[in-house]
Amino acid sequence: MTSRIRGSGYGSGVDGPFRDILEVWHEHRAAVLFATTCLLAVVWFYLELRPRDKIATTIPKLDQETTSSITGDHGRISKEKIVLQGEKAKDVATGPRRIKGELRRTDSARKIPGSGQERRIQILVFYSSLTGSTERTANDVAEGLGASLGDQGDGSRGTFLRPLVLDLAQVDYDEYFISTPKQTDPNIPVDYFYLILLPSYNIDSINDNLLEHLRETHHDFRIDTAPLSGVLGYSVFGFGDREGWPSEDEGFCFQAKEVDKWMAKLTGRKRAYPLGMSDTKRDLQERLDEWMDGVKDIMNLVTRTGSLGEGVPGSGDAVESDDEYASGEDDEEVLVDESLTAKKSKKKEKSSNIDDVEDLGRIMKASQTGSKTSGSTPVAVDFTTYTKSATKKPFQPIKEMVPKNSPTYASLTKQGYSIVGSHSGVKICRWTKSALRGRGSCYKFSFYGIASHQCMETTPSLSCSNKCVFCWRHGTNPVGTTWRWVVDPPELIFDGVKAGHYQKIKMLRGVPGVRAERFAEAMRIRHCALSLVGEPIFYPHINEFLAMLHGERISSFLVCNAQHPDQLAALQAVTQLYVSIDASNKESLRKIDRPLHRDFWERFQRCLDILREKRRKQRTVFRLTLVKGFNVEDEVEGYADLVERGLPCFVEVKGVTYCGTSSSAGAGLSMANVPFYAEVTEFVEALNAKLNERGLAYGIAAEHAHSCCVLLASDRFKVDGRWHTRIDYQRFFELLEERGADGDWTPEEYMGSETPEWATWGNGGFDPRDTRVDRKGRKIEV
Ligand SMILES: Cc1cc2nc3c(=O)[nH]c(=O)nc-3n(C[C@H](O)[C@H](O)[C@H](O)COP(=O)(O)O)c2cc1C
Ligand code: SF4
Repeated sequence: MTSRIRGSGYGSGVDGPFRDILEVWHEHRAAVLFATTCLLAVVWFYLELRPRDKIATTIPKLDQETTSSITGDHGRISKEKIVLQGEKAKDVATGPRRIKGELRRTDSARKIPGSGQERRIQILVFYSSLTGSTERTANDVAEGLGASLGDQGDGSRGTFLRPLVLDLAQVDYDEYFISTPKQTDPNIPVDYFYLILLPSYNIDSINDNLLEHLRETHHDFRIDTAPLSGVLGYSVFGFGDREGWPSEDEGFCFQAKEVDKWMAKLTGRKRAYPLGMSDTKRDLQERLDEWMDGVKDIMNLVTRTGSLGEGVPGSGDAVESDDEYASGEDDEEVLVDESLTAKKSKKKEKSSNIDDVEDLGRIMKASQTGSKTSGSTPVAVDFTTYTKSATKKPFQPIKEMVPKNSPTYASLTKQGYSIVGSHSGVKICRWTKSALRGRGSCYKFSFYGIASHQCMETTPSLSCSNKCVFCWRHGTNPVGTTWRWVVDPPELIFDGVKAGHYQKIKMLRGVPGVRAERFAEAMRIRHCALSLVGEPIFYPHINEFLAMLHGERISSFLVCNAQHPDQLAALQAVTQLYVSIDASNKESLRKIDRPLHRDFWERFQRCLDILREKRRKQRTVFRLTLVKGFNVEDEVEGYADLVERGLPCFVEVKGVTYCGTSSSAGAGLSMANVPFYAEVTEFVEALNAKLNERGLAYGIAAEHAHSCCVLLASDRFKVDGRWHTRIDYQRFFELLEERGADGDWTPEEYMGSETPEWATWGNGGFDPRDTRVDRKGRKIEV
């Protein structure tokens, strides 16, 4: 072996110690190579498999000179010379641009309330751009934010570092999208706020890389699922072109939507403000201003409170008074602390026995096999019969209807109500949330043009004189035949319900799918549905309350239960006046409404007569809620009698929606009592035929199949053979101002535009501009 080395190979011509080394090497080279390979493999495995978020990128400190050059030009990172400590100047104009330096510091750092620590906020404005327009906008956004947030107006200047603009084509994703940027000065911690401005491209672009990176990061088992949860918050704004991509389904702003979704996951749902979307050819400035205003509000909130504000608990699964879905229709991604939600829903299950919509099948089965309670319909208790003992009672101070420490208060707030004063409430209905997400408004939009995200649902009286079987109050609300509680002033209620409503809207800010445009619109209440639990005309100052609504140009729909004729007669103008017609005859009404008044049928009929008179001056509506087995079968003739008596402008017919509450179950109600839409339409057709037989000029005007609701209208609202069920709200307020709250005018005087084609009978009633989804958030083809 040695001679072979010597003769020909490595050792030839070499002498001395070097030759010995070569010989040793030759003899053991296999072993050495094996050992080296193993070592390299170990190093490789270590580098590859250790958690990537721990791969800290060391950020060298910059000289003061460098710092200012970075933040000049509104913080734009560009071709400046960066001087690293102890290094010579390097030109970083070529290659990916990275922030490698300390962020500019102002002298007046402040403590964020609650944190107890001096903190700064660094807004990072990321953008991508192929043709340059988004880049310009990103610079404008940074400049605008820098100018307005630099001065908080309360001496707190300095909380915000000047915003930085970062090109997504240049930044290192690992530095910003695997973990939050590293802190440069441990003494003054910085919170990062990400704004991402993104045009959409249906061709290959840098956006695809970003999306791929976000997706991979989320799915990478080595990385925490929410590695960006350290950011203060984020918001995305999209740029698109409706000429080429008319709707979201067709790709309008699709990449901004995607980025928004992934960022929610990576940040642990820190969507601070809803996704904004603009059509660069039509409404860019308007949408951008709206979004910027929202972002600035959030920043101000952060400086005031140190947090992004409240999340959605308590506002999400609200239901409308006459549409009591116990719905949880969010898709997988919601801005709620899951642990809280889980606890909450467990508690909810335990305490109120509310069944989820997902459990409808189970309820259905239970109801079919016959539950203990089914069939038992408790007889109404007439408290007016038992007045004797009341006279014997010693004097008692007047009580509050819903005191703060009462179980009723606890129960109502748990159901998502905000209690205002001692007897009023406000709640966000599910349609408000749906409209905010572009998933459709309630039937009142289809029929009357009310946008659900601008609608406030409230009542100035949580008390009622009925105990309807389909009421979702879970038997907790106070009942009574007369007002016997402390009366809150109307100003207190008006201010309180508005504040409560806006607060709940704000809590929906981070809900996935909420559109910045609609969110901004929602911050102006345009309509008030006085149809929550209770009886609004029970409140002694209802007219003053209405005047306040109208004074702020908020239209009013008031629903009463036809049990308070005196109050109904004294009621001043509302935009649309409803009575609930829950049955067509006395026995049926007793069973379904379980009224407290002994003379409930007489009261009911008097209310119809009052409505007949009022129809000359204002829009009147009968609202029928169909409950199979209670008020549908063989009652068409009876309802026709009532319509003939009251001659309402409109008849809204709606199938009951089962809420699975213990009170409704106790009343013998089950899923079997919920009519199918086909049954509702069959009923409406029969009623319409009956009315026409009697020579009453009504027709089926519109429908909203989505909520099982159909509208019959008087021919007064038909112009040239076309239905005009919508309302001219502007004209309504003018009439009020011109002629006063008791003034004489006719419903025709504020009749609005033609009912849109899609809302008319036979067309389903779903606004084609919205996206219809099922309860899991999956798209439904209309
Ligand atoms: C090739 C191309 C593809 C586009 N694809 C979409 C698209 O799928 N959806 C959309 O809403 N807009 C689309 N747009 C419109 C751009 O997003 C929009 O014009 C944007 O403002 C361009 O921004 P920029 O100038 O910063 O690159 C596209 C534009 C181009 C030129
Ligand atoms: S009218 Fe208002 S409160 Fe009623 S369902 Fe529609 S949006 Fe909700």
